[in-house]
Amino acid sequence: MRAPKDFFRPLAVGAPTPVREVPFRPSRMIHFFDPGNEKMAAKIPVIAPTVDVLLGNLEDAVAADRKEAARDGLVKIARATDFGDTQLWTRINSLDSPWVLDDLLTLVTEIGDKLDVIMVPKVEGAADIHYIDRLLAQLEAKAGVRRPILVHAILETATGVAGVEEIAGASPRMQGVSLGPADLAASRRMKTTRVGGGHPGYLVRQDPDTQDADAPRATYQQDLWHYTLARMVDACAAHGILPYYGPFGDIKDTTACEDQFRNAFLLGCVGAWSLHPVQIGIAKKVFSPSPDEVRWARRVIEAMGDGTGAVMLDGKMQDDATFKQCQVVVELAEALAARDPELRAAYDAAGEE
Ligand SMILES: CC(C)(COP(=O)(O)OP(=O)(O)OC[C@H]1O[C@@H](n2cnc3c(N)ncnc32)[C@H](O)[C@@H]1OP(=O)(O)O)[C@@H](O)C(=O)NCCC(=O)NCCSC(=O)C[C@](C)(O)C(=O)O
Ligand SMILES: [Mg+2]
Repeated sequence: MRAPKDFFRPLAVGAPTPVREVPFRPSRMIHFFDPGNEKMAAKIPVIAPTVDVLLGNLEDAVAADRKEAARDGLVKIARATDFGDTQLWTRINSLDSPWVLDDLLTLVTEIGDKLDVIMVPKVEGAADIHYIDRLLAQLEAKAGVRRPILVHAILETATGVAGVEEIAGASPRMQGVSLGPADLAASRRMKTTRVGGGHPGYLVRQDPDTQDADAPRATYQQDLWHYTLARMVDACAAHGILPYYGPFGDIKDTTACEDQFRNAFLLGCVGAWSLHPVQIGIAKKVFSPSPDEVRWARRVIEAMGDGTGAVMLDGKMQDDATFKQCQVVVELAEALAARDPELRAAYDAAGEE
């Protein structure tokens, strides 16, 4: 652990100065693609303007004999594409893999100026982030990268969850954390074989009818990920970084995907991953506050004046705390609308009603 006064010092001579605050840039969907897959790569110029974040994936889902093709493909795509204000991220291979060192050496020196965030899988504790932090500083200095590349951790081992607070605060580079429900399930020996989402066996059952013991009893499916997600959100909020739901693997079940994303949004997450083009629109819809919500939040802020005291609005008590809740909604809406003209129009129209 560095002394507080050294926390924001560059970790290598010539490396850019670390950021003091994580810039809030819209990241409702982190769209995954395999840069070595020609069919997917061909779609990138068209997909880029429709997503907040494009992520060239080098880790799981890229076969061992395609690792180099994926890495080289990402360099090629990053050089050839103008991403506008869409962010470019990558997911490198895990720190114990034979590929990660070359991933970092190649990507930072070849396309370091184009990469906004590096996602690190299977992070187990602050030591993993410290390793990446120093190496990135050395590589940034070597390559003359002008602004620091940020780091995003995936929470996908039991050890990682147990240390999520120290991971979130390990470096000024920390941009955010995502849930990795598949590896995490395996690490914990959970008995779900799904990538995120619920499970019909994880439920609570209504009490028996005292008059009729044989009467049918309703069951209610529960959220397997609630504890982890809530803990992750707290760790991120406490350290001023951003929490994300991760992937939802049942591509065809767009309804359950939307539900899972919405739970994460309501709990504090700013986005989720899209693994397939069909999930882009779902994330966009879910992680943008609805125009009605924004209109209501604006009304509360207006009614609250300087933000202190208590007033009634449509039968509901408003005070200093609800003022802050509404600011969260309005500030998010403004940040999203600044790069999404459709949303801008929807929020403006809601304001005129
Ligand atoms: C699911 C798959 C196999 C279905 O791929 P498909 O080709 O069978 O699907 P399709 O519906 O037939 O695709 C239609 C068209 O869209 C294209 N396409 C399809 N997907 C994409 C995409 N993402 N981006 C851009 N284009 C895409 C695809 O190539 C095809 O093009 P075509 O019309 O020219 O034939 C495919 O979508 C895919 O490989 N997606 C990415 C998977 C991935 O990145 N997985 C890793 C993240 S999840 C994870 O790692 C877990 C975690 C966190 O680590 C942990 O919980 O532990
Ligand atoms: Mg994983």
